[in-house]
Amino acid sequence: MEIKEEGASEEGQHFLPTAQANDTGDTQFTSIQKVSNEPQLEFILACKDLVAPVRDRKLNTVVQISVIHPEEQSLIRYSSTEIVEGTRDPLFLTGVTFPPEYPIYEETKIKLTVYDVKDKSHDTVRTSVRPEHKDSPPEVGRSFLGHASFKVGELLKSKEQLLSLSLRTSDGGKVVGTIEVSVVKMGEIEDGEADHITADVQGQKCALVYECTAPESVNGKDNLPFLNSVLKNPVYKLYRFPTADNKWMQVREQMSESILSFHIPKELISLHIKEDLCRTQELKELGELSPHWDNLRKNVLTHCDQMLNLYQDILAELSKETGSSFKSSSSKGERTLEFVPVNLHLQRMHVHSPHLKDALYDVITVGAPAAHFQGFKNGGLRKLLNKFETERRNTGYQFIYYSPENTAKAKEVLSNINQLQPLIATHADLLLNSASQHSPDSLKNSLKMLSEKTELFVHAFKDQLVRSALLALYTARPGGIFQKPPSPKSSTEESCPQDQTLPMRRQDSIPHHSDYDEEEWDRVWANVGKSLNCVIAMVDKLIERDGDSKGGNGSRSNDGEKDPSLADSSTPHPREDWYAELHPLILTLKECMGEVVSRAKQSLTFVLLQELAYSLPQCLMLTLRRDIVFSQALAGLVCGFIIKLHSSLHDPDFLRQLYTVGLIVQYEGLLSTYSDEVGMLEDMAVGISDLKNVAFKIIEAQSNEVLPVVTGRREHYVVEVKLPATMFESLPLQIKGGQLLHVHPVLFNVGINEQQTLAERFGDVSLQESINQENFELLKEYYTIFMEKMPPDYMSHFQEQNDLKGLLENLHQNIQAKKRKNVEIMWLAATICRKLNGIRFTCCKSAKDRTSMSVTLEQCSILRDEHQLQKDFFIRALDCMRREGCRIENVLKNIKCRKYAFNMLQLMAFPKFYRPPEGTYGKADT
Ligand SMILES: O=P(O)(O)O[C@H]1[C@H](O)[C@@H](O)[C@H](O)[C@H](O)[C@@H]1OP(=O)(O)O
Repeated sequence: MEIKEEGASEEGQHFLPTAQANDTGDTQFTSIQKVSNEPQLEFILACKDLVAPVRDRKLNTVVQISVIHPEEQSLIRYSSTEIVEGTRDPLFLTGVTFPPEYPIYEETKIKLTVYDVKDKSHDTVRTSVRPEHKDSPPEVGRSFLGHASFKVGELLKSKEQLLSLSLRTSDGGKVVGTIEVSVVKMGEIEDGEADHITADVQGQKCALVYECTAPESVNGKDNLPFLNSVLKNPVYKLYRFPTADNKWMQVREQMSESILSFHIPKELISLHIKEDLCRTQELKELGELSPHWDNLRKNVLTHCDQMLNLYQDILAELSKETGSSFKSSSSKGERTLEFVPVNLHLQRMHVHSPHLKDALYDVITVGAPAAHFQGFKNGGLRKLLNKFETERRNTGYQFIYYSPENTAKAKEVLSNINQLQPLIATHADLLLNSASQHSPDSLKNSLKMLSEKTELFVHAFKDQLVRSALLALYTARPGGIFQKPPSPKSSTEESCPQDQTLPMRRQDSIPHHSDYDEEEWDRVWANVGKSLNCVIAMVDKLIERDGDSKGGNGSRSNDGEKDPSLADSSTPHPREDWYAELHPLILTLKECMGEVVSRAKQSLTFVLLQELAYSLPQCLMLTLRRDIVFSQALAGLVCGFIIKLHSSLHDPDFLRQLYTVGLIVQYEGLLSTYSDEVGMLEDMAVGISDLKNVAFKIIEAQSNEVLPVVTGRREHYVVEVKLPATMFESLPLQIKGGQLLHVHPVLFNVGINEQQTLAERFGDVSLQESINQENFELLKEYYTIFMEKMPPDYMSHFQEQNDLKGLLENLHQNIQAKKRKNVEIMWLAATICRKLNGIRFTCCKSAKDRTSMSVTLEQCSILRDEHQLQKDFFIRALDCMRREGCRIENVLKNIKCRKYAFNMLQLMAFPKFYRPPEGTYGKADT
């Protein structure tokens, strides 16, 4: 019989992909009844009375679980337990779980093989697809003890769903002990049901009571289809651990990829292409420029075209990757995948423990957002942007220096113009439509909308920047040519622009430089307001007259006297042509607006030309780098947001927090401040900080397509998250009404590896120190808003439960203390984030090795602090998770090798609890 390694396929996938699983056409086999989206079968194992091959030898046992699919003869190596040392009655903490899509039937056979491990350091977990045959060489570092097999149906139909099987030697003769298999149903054992198990745990007999509280839905199971549309290829692992009061808690780890890894970058690149096409068009429409500026513009346009081509090529390449949901660590430096985050996963721990509610703990694990293809020779974004800005500020090259805030403002005003102008035009047309229908109510409504939008429009230009940009552009025209509009009447005159022969016909005179009239701009945009006032006055007049002609009692002031100003309206009018009255005024309004738009657009585009023209092509390369890093960060954020929304949708306090304060998003960085990782950290810090420019909006899905849509532009993004109608309906009005939901990203970094030792001894840790200090201030700000904005009834209960103030002080002290490899910072920041209902992220270069150490440590620390994990079991739990848990599968799928890429030297530099168990690390091709 052939033995294959489950999960070591070419793609490094752990399980059969869904389509393949459903495609086996095995309808003749009996499916397992299951709760939808829950694992199909979960069981735990224990052995009794094992016979050692050599008398008096203490056994160190491990069970290898293999699967024989009913229609195949090959044995698929599926999973392993941890190694239990020094006992003949091992009770394994690592269980077995078959995820929802796994092709398992009642006819599927499971084979359990028990080994005695002689040398843990050599008991290496398998590293490659290696079909084995009957006469395969013996396993390195372990010797075979016995095996047993059963059919899944037998286990499910057995009394109490427990099988006690004899373990036999390979020839099937001698019995060498028994193995117990018992089904676990997380959350399905009713309160009070108890199963007393006596176990010899680490040499001490201890009575473990198997008791679970009533199930509590932590998954919001009805929302699962929505979540499953973004999560893919889940890996599940199951454990049981003893609590301080000798009961079992059950722990399920889940790790899933996300389709958003590719979807968000594609959305974002499309948006950048749209924005850049629009910008190049605006540059072309900038009008005549002096030769110096014209050359610069040509140069900018050439470079912008090259960049556009690059973005289009990358988008085309990404579009070929339909259905992809994972970029491996080994593809970090691939140019076409640069916008895609490295190794992005949801890492979830579901805990079902006695007397406590079920709890879910989620961390998004992802490689630090960084531009690997561009490299780090010159540092990362934080340094590069600072350097670029300083050089730009100090150069005498420009007429006016525009700060990054000002260029951001220019982009904002341009974008507002582009949105508002068509909107106003539409409302103006609607007003005319109402006029032609002679409908007073609809006329009033249309006027209200038109006034609101026009006021916003006028407001958008009340900025010194437009004024100074106009002057700058004036000087850049050939010979200072400035196309001067006819002088509109002074703002004190209240007559309507319709009487002024507006819109302005441009004068042909070419004024001298000194002719530049700074107040002209004020008059031009004030004309928009004036035209609107004329429209309002006319609408009032028409409605008034209409009332008169119907009621025939003229226009009266409050005291019943006739209003002299409207004396002419006292005579009844025949039914008027409202459209004819309003049409010229609307035309004037549109034309006045057109004038403002063309001037403002040109001047602000000129601001952006100056930004682009300086230091081409560095400027565009910096934009590209920032886009790449941001795209990776955004993909992770959207994934984290959707998962958080899904798991907290039924929590009204969370929803209230979401629309009143927004969400804290906390990143734990494990990068060192030495060599290339300095650049990565500099990229990451900017990428994460840029996430503050993202807001979410929840909308109702109109079809089965629920993937999020990214709208907006650079520095101002809105991600529309679609929810199915039933879920959408249950949301608070504010969220349903489209209120923007904000995020508050914070990053704390603590380097832990041997490179960090070098940085601390011979290098510089100031980058890490300043990032931590700056982000502490941001976290404190969020906490203050949270305390102010959340309702008092909620806060009193919240404060009782959480000593957040104390935790923040503690975090601050730790940051100030400047202790080496102070991992306490990470624990405190993560705890604060969890207590604040935030979204957690853990990142290192690849999110594979150091990240795996950190998330498993976090999981076990939570079990200890929140779920009373028995103290003596802390390290065992940690080792179980690292040896056989989801994270070793993560390593496998990244580098096709089940070994954390650490050597002894590196491990010696790690803080104690970050070191994986023997046999799980070593040289690996990463
Ligand atoms: O997941 P990481 O911790 O970034 O992986 C590192 C690992 O920590 C280090 O020991 C090893 O030498 C490699 O550099 C790993 O990075 P890769 O990006 O090459 O997986």
